[in-house]
Amino acid sequence: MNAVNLEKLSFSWAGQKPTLDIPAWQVKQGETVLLRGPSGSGKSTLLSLLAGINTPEQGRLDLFDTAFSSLSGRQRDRYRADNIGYIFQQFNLLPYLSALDNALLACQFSKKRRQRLAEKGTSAEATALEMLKRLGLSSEQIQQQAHTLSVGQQQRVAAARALLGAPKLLIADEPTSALDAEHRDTFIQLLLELSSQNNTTVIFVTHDAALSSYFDKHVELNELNRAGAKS
Ligand SMILES: Nc1ncnc2c1ncn2[C@@H]1O[C@H](COP(=O)(O)OP(=O)(O)OP(=O)(O)O)[C@@H](O)[C@H]1O
Repeated sequence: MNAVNLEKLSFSWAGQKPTLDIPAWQVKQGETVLLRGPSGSGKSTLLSLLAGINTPEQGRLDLFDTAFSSLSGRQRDRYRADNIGYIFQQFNLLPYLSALDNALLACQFSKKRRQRLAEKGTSAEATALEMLKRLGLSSEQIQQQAHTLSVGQQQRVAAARALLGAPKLLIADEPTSALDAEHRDTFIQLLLELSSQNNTTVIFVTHDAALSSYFDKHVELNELNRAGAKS
């Protein structure tokens, strides 16, 4: 099954020439894809369409067996909460919540995520604790407010939050840009290991060529995107 299917998709920001004009693109379920492209080429814009934060102007966007671009705004929000994990460049943690409570946020908004964990005989809290420990946070750090953690620790909390409850799709927008090479490699290996345990499809944006070897596929956005190729 395809995790992502785009057909004749276009998108323009208000008052600008088109940012995206993609004739076709598919990502298979369970694949890990590295998405690259120059600054301003539309990578974050494409991720915002995949996450349903913005909608295509024209064309088709399917996620798994759902015609995502035909859903209402409310249905897209529901689908995202249940099925999509998103790691932002700036992590977007709530600073005064503990690491654990931040990790639990995605499950609080999704009964489906909690159900998936219940089916495995576990709870959101037990899984979050286990994941944060595996990601290298100590018991003390897990209870600390997010703003008191280092950038690398905050990034691991963001990863746990995105992956908790086995989303079908993980979208990551340059989550390693603040890390040194050693932490970056450890982080990416764990992220991909945790994703593969649930057969989560991964779409990961980075400028960092050193990360290429970790992914099944590499995609240059300008090769997909006719709007980018013209400019
Ligand atoms: N919220 C927004 N409102 C208006 N225009 C935007 C918005 N976000 C991005 N753009 C425009 O869309 C184009 C593509 O930007 P985008 O952030 O998607 O590129 P990118 O490839 O992710 O860049 P970078 O690698 O620098 O993060 C740019 O011309 C940018 O100005």
